[in-house]
Amino acid sequence: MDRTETIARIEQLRATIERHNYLYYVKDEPSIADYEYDKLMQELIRLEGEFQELVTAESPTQRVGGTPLASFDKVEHRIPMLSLSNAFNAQDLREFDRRVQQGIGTEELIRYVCELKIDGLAVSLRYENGRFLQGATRGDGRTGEDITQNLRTIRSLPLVLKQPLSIEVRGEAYMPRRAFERLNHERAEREEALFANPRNAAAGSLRQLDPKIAAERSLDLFLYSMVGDEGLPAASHSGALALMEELGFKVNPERRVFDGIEAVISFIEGWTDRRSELAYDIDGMVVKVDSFAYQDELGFTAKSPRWAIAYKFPAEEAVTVLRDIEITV
Ligand SMILES: CC(C)(CNC(=O)c1ccc(Oc2ccccc2)cc1)c1ccc2c(N)nc(N)nc2n1
Repeated sequence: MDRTETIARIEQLRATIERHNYLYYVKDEPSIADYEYDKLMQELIRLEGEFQELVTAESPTQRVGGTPLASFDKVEHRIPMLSLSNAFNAQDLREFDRRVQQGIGTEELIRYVCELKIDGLAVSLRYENGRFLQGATRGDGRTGEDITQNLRTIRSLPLVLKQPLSIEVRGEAYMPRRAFERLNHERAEREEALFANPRNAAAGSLRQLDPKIAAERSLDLFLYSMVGDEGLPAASHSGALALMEELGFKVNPERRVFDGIEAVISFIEGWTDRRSELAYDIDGMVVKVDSFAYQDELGFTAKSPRWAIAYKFPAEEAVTVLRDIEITV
């Protein structure tokens, strides 16, 4: 192949591989056998090796970045990462709903979005003209750590958006339960300290200074909020989530929209004993007023929005399985 043909082939391979990445890691719809995928990747690595000047940060071969960092830089969040006030029972949710209706001055049923609260690590991703630029931990809500290199290794994180937008999105990085169990099994074999739970394992993995280690930890990501100057044309939170999906972000599919807090309460009660069906840990549900107009009317307290609340599931009682103990009476 001459240079022009090679360039065309490189661009074709990048688009094909990114498409398969999107279907496999974002939509959980495998579209190609691993062997075929690896062949495409090997060809792209070989061709990029011949034309180094063509390699860009967006190429799928550049997910696992450079050399280990000495430390993480600090990042000032342009828009603070807020926290959520908590609800522990149905009554707390009804009181939240009443405060929302009073804040808006209506007796109408309020439309809420109900989302799983993933038990991971809050992160913020910044995109300029549709390209992933920087990712940071929440930190204290104003200042976090720059973990861009590690976040790039998460295959469901889009390096290029479907539209060239400059936006900031927030979400939860997490470790699926199976990956957590596999990681602890390997650590036990190496007689290394075990992680107590997937959340700690995800936090420990994202704080690795060497991106090659983060890349082996099978981390994943769900996005749940979009903030920033160039907000998408969406009048509601549920609309913004749908648009984020169209941009290529992985948004949790278990979200539901309800009119009135009673429907939210029943939905949450339905999930309380279904957590084990999920491939990841959740520690509750997040209930948000759907209308952006209502969110603007309600505003924020010093540290959290008045239009959202986190319902925390009761901590799963530490069920210690008494194995192989013969009880003779
Ligand atoms: C609602 C929000 C707090 C995100 N929103 C923000 O962080 C946020 C931040 C500034 C905003 O606007 C401001 C702009 C400038 C100044 C102050 C606020 C708006 C939203 C939040 C927090 C944690 C969540 C979680 N664990 N799971 C799910 N599913 N959703 C969650 N949602």
